[in-house]
Amino acid sequence: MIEVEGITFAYTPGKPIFEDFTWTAGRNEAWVILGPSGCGKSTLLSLLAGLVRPQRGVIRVDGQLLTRPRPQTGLIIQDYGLLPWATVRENVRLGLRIRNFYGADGIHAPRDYQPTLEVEPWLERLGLLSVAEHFPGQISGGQRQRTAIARTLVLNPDILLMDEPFASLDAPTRDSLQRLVLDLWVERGLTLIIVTHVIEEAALLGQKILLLGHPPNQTAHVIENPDFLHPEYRDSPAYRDLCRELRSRLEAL
Ligand SMILES: Nc1ncnc2c1ncn2[C@@H]1O[C@H](COP(=O)(O)OP(=O)(O)OP(=O)(O)O)[C@@H](O)[C@H]1O
Repeated sequence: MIEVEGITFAYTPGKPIFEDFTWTAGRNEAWVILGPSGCGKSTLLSLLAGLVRPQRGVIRVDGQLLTRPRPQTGLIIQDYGLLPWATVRENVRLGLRIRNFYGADGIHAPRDYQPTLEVEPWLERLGLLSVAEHFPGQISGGQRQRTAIARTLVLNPDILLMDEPFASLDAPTRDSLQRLVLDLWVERGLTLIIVTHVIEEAALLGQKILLLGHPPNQTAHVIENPDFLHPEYRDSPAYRDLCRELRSRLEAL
């Protein structure tokens, strides 16, 4: 459970991106944060990741005050953040190596952390075994994104935050990765929060959709999308109606 309680956050004094903003995401829910460029989507993700702190108000995760990044939260940033000089396998192993270095101290790794977590099954699950010895510059955008996902899931996160994860992918690659992320959400019981500015993507991936508008954001506008996993959903009138509704709600914000 993620509780955002009355937060105010500004990069520049007097120009808040969020002002007395309250929002709650339940455990195992799949959320999309949708809004136009510059509305504060990435900022909210950074706040949820504990990378920046609000000037007022608090964020709690499972009842614990969020004061720094927590090891159980996985964050996949735009452009994947892979090390260009490390192979796919080394990139996927990276988080584990860092965790093993610090040990199960409850800060860098959860106290019940198992240092034997496996890299190879994730390389296989994400279709990366054949490129495991390649460097990021030698693989496709979809494979780079899969590597970033594998690197995060190896650490067994309970919350997965993704910033525009499908933005630079071609349509078939995007479709298959969207399906993969939803499968992993179901399999792993993750709380999933995906940032996008694409209305159609929000309607396909969001069990719940948080709409942000031009700052300051003061109210959490939430739209429920309970049928989003239905196999026929993409071709249904409900999907088209939701896209229309999202478009007009965004224009009104
Ligand atoms: N580190 C920073 N310092 C100052 N201003 C920032 C910083 N990061 C973002 N901003 C500003 O804060 C506002 C919100 O930015 P943010 O990146 O959260 O928006 P966004 O909705 O994710 O946009 P996009 O879809 O273009 O990525 C923008 O006006 C941006 O210019």
